[in-house]
Amino acid sequence: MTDAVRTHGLYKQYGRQTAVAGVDLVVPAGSFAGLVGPNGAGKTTTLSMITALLRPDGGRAEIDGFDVWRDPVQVKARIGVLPEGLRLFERLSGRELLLYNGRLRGIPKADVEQRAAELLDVMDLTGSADKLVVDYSTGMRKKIGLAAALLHNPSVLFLDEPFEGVDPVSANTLTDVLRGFTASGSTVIFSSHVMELVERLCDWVSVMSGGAIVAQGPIDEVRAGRSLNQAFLDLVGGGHHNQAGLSWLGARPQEGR
Ligand SMILES: Nc1ncnc2c1ncn2[C@@H]1O[C@H](COP(=O)(O)OP(=O)(O)OP(=O)(O)O)[C@@H](O)[C@H]1O
Repeated sequence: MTDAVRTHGLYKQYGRQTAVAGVDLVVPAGSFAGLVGPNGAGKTTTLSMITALLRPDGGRAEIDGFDVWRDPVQVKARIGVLPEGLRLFERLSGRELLLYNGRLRGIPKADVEQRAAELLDVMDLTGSADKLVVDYSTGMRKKIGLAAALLHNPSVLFLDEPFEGVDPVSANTLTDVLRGFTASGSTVIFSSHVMELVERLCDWVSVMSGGAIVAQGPIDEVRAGRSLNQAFLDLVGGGHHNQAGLSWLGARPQEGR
């Protein structure tokens, strides 16, 4: 079967800083995949290049076998994206935002209206559907962003920290929606720092460090009998912080002095 995502030597340089140093990311179709790595590992830069938001300096990326930069129309029809620091049309209501997105995607009006109503209901946003997005909370913005990313029924969904700011009840709902989505053969790729979440949700994981993939595969293979957190620390060389500094932190002057 064609992989949902495959990159070949993806590369990006900012001035003298190499952000992504030849990434070969593979995500099989139907996976619930996690992309993990320390701060600055290159996850956001990689996802931006795969979703055609940022042009790579080298290498290429394919979605469902279509080259992202040679076949952008095919690719954009197949992907849904919930990016980091999502910008929304603030002066639209949640419902208007979905209807507008659906029309931009060329979905017939009646279908958009039905899908929007169902998504608002599932995301528990029906009561806030006519409120302006500018007045939404952080979690509500995540949920309406996710609804907008799902509206055209993409085959591959990219999510950057999708559960950040989302309450536990809504997180369960989102999880169910995403599980149903992958069960029908679609693919979810999300970046997260929360290992417990990745361990619970994902069947595939790619670990990045220093702009490169240091491990990837079925999650049980990458864990190799360890917790994902331990595997992560072993792979990225964490846990050896310098205890010599910060001796002043927490120290209080003696009373009466
Ligand atoms: N627009 C930019 N200009 C200059 N350097 C950048 C830019 N974007 C990212 N970088 C650098 O590229 C490297 C990778 O950044 P990136 O945001 O992709 O990492 P990340 O894995 O998503 O990190 P985090 O987990 O902290 O979000 C970092 O060293 C960062 O400083």
